[in-house]
Amino acid sequence: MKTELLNVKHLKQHFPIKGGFLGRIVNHVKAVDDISFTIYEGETVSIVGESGCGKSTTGRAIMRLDEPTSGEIIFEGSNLLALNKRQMNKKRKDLQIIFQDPYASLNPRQTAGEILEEAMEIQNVVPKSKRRHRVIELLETVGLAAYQADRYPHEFSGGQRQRIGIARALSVNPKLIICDEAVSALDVSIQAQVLNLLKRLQREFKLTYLFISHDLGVVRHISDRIIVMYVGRIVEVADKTSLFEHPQHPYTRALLSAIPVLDPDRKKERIILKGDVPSPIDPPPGCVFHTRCPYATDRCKEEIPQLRTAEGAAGGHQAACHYMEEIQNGSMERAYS
Ligand SMILES: Nc1ncnc2c1ncn2[C@@H]1O[C@H](COP(=O)(O)OP(=O)(O)OP(=O)(O)O)[C@@H](O)[C@H]1O
Repeated sequence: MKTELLNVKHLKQHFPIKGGFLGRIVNHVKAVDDISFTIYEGETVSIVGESGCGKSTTGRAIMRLDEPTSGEIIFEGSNLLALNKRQMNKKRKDLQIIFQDPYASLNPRQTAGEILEEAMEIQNVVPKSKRRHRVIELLETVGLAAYQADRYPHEFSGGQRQRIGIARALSVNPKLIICDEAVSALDVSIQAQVLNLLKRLQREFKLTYLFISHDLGVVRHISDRIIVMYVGRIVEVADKTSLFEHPQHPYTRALLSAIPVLDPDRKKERIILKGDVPSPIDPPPGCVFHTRCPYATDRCKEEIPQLRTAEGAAGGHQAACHYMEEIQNGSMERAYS
């Protein structure tokens, strides 16, 4: 039986754009535009999509680092957006976030030990007398050594700094960790080590991850389920295998068709997208993807497709496309290829 940990309902994050002499609001960036999804305890859900599609905004909204425009963020049954500042700060013990650049989020004047002790102090999770012991334990848990507690961030490599970031998140015993491009700045071999560490920690501490990444290779390695975003909307959500083997949405199919296949006998679909990603200030009406979709019809220009399970698709595999069955069975003509 799966237990819901996080349920995001109709989340919108519209950032105002001010302009003119009086600094009035002249428009909005619809960074996230009505998205809903659920994360169950113990799983890793990834959000994937091109730069600017709203991945980081979603993570920041869940943490309330930015105040969402509307929607609900239900965590363990209570709506985070209804909490006052003090209640939300307390909740941050259960929800942690790790960023791409640990160097920017680690105080250069604090040693690794002080950074971890401070996190424990803020959330009051370990009595002062036991904090040093816990620091050593945490460093060893993430593959660092006890003596490194007295080193400063600049004395660590990029991968080691990310390990300190992970140790800091772990120090308060969270339930959900949001990893926002957490391995994107690392070399590929270091990336694999950090991903394996995250997997081990997940098993050991029963963690749930929301993994934000533009890199399909990383997402394939770490995820149980995947959410594909495009211009502020969710276009597809599925188990990893189902998504990679049977993508339903033409955008997902195009993303996957860009990854090289190692097996030379395997015939691969090739979808090259025309044009640029539209601006979230003025997203296209109807299906946001219609301006770049080789299958788009007049209906796509007007009617917003809702997420639904395609006929014959695995349970829980949903996509937002009017024509996914027709595309799947080859009866849709492409306007271009
Ligand atoms: N505070 C803000 N004010 C105005 N616009 C913002 C703000 N934060 C993000 N945006 C805009 O919202 C859109 C989504 O940004 P977001 O950072 O969520 O994208 P992303 O998918 O995480 O991409 P990337 O990996 O490039 O950050 C972008 O157009 C971005 O410029």
